[in-house]
Amino acid sequence: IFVGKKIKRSKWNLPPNPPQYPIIGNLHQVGGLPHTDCCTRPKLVGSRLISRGFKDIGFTQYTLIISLCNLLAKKLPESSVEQSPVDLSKTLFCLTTSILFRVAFGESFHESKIIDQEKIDELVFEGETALASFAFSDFFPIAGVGWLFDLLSGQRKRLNDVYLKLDVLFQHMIDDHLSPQRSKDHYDIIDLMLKVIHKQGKDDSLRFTVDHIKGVLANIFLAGIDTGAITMIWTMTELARNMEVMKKFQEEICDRLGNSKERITEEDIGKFPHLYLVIKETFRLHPTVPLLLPRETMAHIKVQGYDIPPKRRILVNAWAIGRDPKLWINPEEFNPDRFIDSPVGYKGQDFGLLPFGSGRRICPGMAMGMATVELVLLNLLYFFDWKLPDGMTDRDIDIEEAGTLTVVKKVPLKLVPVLHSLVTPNSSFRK
Ligand code: HEM
Repeated sequence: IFVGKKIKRSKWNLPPNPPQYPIIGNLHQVGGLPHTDCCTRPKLVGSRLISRGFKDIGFTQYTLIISLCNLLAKKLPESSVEQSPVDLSKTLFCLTTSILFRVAFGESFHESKIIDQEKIDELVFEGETALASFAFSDFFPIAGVGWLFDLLSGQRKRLNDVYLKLDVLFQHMIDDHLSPQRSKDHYDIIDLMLKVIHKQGKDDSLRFTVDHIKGVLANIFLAGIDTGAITMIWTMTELARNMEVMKKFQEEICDRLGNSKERITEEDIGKFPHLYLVIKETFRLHPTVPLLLPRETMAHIKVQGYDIPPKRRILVNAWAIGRDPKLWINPEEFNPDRFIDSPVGYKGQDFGLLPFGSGRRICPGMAMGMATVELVLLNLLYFFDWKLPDGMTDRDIDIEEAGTLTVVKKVPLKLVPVLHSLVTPNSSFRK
């Protein structure tokens, strides 16, 4: 087998790779934070289950963010009065979940009886881990060997458990949308997909089913919630480590919005060039999905003279590209000004900065993701100054990473909000 493999290999000019062991190849190097050490998506056991047999699609919709920012605004003034630190990691996660539930699923996350609000981040994490995880059956599909290993190692049970938890949640949402008591004043993606099912003819070649709806819900739930929260957490982390950058940005906001605005709305988005510099610099150092989503070659391709055979898994290390000294001066330094007069954007046209991926499989939720991030950061920085908890200096802020598909700040970010002295006392944020 090995000789055969060697002969077959010599046909191709394969890219260089780390040393491999027989049989397991490079499997022993997979794990930890792989990003630190063309295509279709590869069909793995975990992703097959969570996407309900790949019946998912990329989708996005955007509205109703404003009312949810008010929710954030209720919590922070309390901590501001008490001068106590806020767990921004938890708060921002909760906020993006609320936005997504309202926008995409027509559900109020805070009023929902079926969702354990304290554990929603765990569920997203478990779902993402299932999507990203390797099962033995992926590598040893023959004669049930992999299946047996998955059974013994508990991987099969782990995958099934998370599948069932998500299934209960999605079924509840669908039932809720089918209920005759449901208010007709909100029309969302679930209504739209139910309508498609209802209207399709018996002879339609592509039959849309409830499984397709659940596949799409899984997409939105797993891809749409923590990505925005993680981007905001890293941005606030870097701003807290670089207070002079935060001040400069706050001055820009106040210059443009004045100091008596009661609410930041959708109309205020897109007016702050400095905010884009800050977000782009955060994306460069902390891409939320550091290896993007895995791709699989559908045919033999050539990349820079190297052969990539068909059906090969391809990971693009956006994290390493963002820190490549050949592309960036002082790559480890957080310096948003590097993007002044730079044509490098975040929308996938520049391969040096790929926070949303690129090409056909680029993130379909980019517009919604950016709008959410922008609006929340504007609110955080217009209405509040931010201090480090007593006894802490910027050097004490930990930037260790954790995660699988998405990479979050391992230690939650805790900062003290101080209601901005320039904001009028009548602001709705104080009520
Ligand atoms: C700041 C927020 C976000 C970031 C940084 C982000 C990042 C990404 C990245 C890097 C990918 C992989 C692209 C590739 O492999 O080329 C992706 C895919 C995807 N994202 Fe996002 N995303 C964000 C927000 C959202 C939102 C709000 C939604 C939905 C409501 C969403 C839905 C998706 C879906 C469905 C895919 C898979 C697309 C496919 O396989 O074709 N994302 N995202």
